[in-house]
Amino acid sequence: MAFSRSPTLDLHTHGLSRRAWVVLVWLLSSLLLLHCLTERVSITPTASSSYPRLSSNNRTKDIGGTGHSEMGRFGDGGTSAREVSPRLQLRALGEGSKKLPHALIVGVKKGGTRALLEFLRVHPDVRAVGSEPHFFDRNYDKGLEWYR
Ligand SMILES: Nc1ncnc2c1ncn2[C@@H]1O[C@H](COP(=O)(O)OS(=O)(=O)O)[C@@H](OP(=O)(O)O)[C@H]1O
Repeated sequence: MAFSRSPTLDLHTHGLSRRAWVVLVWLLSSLLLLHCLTERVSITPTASSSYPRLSSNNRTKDIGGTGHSEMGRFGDGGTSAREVSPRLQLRALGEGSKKLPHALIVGVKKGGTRALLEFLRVHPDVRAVGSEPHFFDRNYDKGLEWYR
């Protein structure tokens, strides 16, 4: 007995496989989108991050009259400290969790330390200070509590 495929069945099978491809592509796209979204959420900084953002009290250091240094704080990633108000930063930290800097940039005047600081500031994990508090040359007697 000869076996011949009916054209109607062929069309039906073709339609089904086409639909299956569409569903598969849609499913994969959704998974990819979900993956991208969860990646994005996982790199968003949280209030419980182990490193603090800068408070308004933490500023660039200037040592003595002959040289100076810039202070950088290596933090929790994400949004730059410049984009978040000091009040919100403190709230995220919880008052009293201010820490000393993790790094200082030391250099003579006109040595290009500001440029180095600005380059480092671009990195999302770096919290960098703004203006200079002159802790070591003018405010040293105020102590570390003031410096934090
Ligand atoms: N990569 C590079 N090459 C050459 N020169 C550079 C570089 N980066 C910064 N600069 C120059 O350094 C000067 C600023 O240095 P500082 O940031 O240490 O200045 S300051 O002491 O805080 O005022 C400042 O010089 P002046 O413009 O003469 O003030 C900058 O132009």
